[in-house]
Amino acid sequence: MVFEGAIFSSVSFDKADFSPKVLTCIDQSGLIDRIISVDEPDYKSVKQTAENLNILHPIPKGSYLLPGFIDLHVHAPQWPQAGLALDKPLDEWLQKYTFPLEVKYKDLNFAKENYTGLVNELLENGTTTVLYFGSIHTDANLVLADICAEAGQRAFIGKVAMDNPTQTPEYYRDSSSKESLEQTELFINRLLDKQKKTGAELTPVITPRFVPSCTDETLAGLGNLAKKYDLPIQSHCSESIWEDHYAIERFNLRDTQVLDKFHLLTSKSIMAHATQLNDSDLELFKQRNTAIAHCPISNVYFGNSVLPVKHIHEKNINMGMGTDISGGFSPSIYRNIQQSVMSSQMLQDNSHSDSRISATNAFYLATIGGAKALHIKTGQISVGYKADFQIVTDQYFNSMSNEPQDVFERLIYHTTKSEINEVYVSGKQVINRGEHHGRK
Ligand SMILES: O=c1[nH]c(=O)c2nc[nH]c2[nH]1
Repeated sequence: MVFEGAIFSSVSFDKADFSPKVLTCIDQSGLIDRIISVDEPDYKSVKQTAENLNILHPIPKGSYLLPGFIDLHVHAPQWPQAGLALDKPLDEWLQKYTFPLEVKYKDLNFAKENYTGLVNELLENGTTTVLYFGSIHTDANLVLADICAEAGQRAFIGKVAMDNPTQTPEYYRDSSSKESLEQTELFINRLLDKQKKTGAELTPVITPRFVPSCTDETLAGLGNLAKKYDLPIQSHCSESIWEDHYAIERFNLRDTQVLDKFHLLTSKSIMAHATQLNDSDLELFKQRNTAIAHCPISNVYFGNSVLPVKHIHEKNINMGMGTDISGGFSPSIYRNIQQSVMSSQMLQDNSHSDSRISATNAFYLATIGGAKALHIKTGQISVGYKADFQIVTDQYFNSMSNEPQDVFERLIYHTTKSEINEVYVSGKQVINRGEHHGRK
């Protein structure tokens, strides 16, 4: 496949590149093979060959090729309550709304119906790679994996481990630490097997829900499993004042130190929220090369403060973007990019200096930042990277300035799923909203 048209792609925290007209050539394995600009001598011949082979895909004027987004934090079973039930603080919200919903995934039909809706919704929003929390149910998590494989979405999936009887209800917890670890290992092996047999881009993830939900034995066992299988780890860290106080009361340590004590802060760890980290926590994140999933919408509800993205970036700690369905109500990474910029402006107005971030900075988190956190070669339109794309239409192309920076900001602030016409994962089309005509 050869795409002909304009590209926006992040190159660094402060810079997104614009190429007005290029050929983006994808090889058989779904990687970007070449990017040819109009002034290169073989532009015309490559285009002609692609046309003859019927593999030329012209991107209409007013539409743009962007990297697919990476969502670093989704609670898959919470999809049916996205936008509901955000009236309580985190600890009460979990008990009152969230655990009663998650337990329903024991029913695999319920799981299939809701996971199918979620995976399609995320793809339609331009999200090509997702780091999912499943539920405690091994079989339902495998249903999620099948749906992702079928839909063509790259998925990192964790069986949620939670067995602490003082913080989780009897109706929704692993019955013991032994059970929690055995089911986690079973899920890892089943998923690795599926991945081997089908070639689908599926990776198991070690997933302690968060420190309060797990016993010491489970935290320690999960640290060992992560090492044994060399796997990514996901959890929540210092998400709220309540969570931070809990760690101090139980361990006389900060939340970050507890995770580290159990070998859960590694270069393959991705910790959601992190709004309460202090400078010594950040130093530990840096030493361990642990990444943060920034969930700006959810943080408004549960985070008790705004993540200081600029400050953390300056400390050389990697961050990606997460919707946090359903602590965050929107499945759109665009909507979260917008919120991250808005929240950073408010942080500045609340006496932090130089905390504002730009759309360019947030776009970096949603693409390159996420890819780095997961150690995968995607998130940018560059040679050798996976061909994960979205083709997006600028609604105001006819009416306003088409300077690249203006178009870029319009795309970031105005794109909804109606403007995302096609989505590709590893060169394979996964969404096609039908014949689209570029400008409206
Ligand atoms: O936003 C959140 N959603 C959850 O499901 C959760 N569990 C622990 N901490 C959490 N935070």
